[in-house]
Amino acid sequence: MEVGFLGLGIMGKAMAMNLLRHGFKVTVWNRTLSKCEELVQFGASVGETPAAVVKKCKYTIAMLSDPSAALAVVFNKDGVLEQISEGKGYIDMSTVDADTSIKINEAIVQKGGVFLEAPVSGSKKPAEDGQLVILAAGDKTLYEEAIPAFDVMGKKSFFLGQVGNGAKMKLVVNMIMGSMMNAFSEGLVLADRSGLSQQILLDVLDLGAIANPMFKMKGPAMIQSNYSPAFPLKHQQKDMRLALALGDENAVSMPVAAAANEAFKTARSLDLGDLDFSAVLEAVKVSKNKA
Ligand SMILES: NC(=O)C1=CN([C@@H]2O[C@H](COP(=O)(O)OP(=O)(O)OC[C@H]3O[C@@H](n4cnc5c(N)ncnc54)[C@H](OP(=O)(O)O)[C@@H]3O)[C@@H](O)[C@H]2O)C=CC1
Ligand SMILES: O=CC(=O)O
Repeated sequence: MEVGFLGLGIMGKAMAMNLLRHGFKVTVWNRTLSKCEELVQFGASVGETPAAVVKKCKYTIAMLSDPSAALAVVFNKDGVLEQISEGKGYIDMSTVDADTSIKINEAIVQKGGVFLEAPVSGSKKPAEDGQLVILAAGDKTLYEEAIPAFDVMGKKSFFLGQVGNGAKMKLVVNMIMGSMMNAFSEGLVLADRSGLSQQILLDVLDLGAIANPMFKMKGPAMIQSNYSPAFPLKHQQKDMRLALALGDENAVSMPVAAAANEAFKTARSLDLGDLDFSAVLEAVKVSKNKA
């Protein structure tokens, strides 16, 4: 199966690499074209523009930072829209809001193509290990055709119906994750300032009812102030912002998520946006400094 892949950031690079490892023919494009070189060493071809990739491939996957990037790659000059046509499918796996997905879907369909949104749950390591959870919605036939690729990139795929439902599910999940990360950070600071061992706190948490892979994986690095990026904080804050907008639309009050969003914003203002989202711990530390 020949696929195009647009966007070789932390996630896209790992996902495209998995496709290559499993025998897919992959043509890649990235805004910073030099990032394609590593994939070329593993057998990828390079398209000079998103349009060139779509022209060459029946299916094209995108994994881009945010709504403005997702829209730019489709609508800008040399974008996806210039070459999408009947018989071609476009699958956007970026985390965006439902409105962005709907706009992209309408434009693709108008040109005769088909569209699937398929954001993923799971970070750098699950992407490398092909263990993502895929939250697809849109064209059902395209979903079924994409299953061989999804099976390589993920451990489970859900089909959630009409375009927008995948984006919404992803935002709900990440709203919960961002809120949990804030509570966890406050707990680490509270333990430390109360004279308790943070490592023992991690051990206690891991043995109880709120044990979870995120605390287990991120906790030890956090207590060493190591925030090497797996999921960049700027993207988690984008997800909180988009989830809060979804809450607005549906009149759902989310004070916990709103407070977490403020902490992520504070972290961004401290220039921590490119670090892992667990670096919100540094913002929590600052806000809890004694007068
Ligand atoms: N990292 C994670 O753990 C997870 C991330 N996600 C989501 O996946 C998506 C990608 O995340 P991740 O790989 O971590 O992000 P990165 O920041 O590592 O990569 C972002 C990618 O988007 C490209 N990009 C940004 N702006 C534009 C633009 N205007 N036009 C074209 N390309 C652009 C970048 O290109 P360039 O290299 O030129 O900057 C890069 O390829 C995001 O939506 C994120 O929320 C979902 C699950 C987990
Ligand atoms: O979107 C981030 C993730 O870990 O999932």
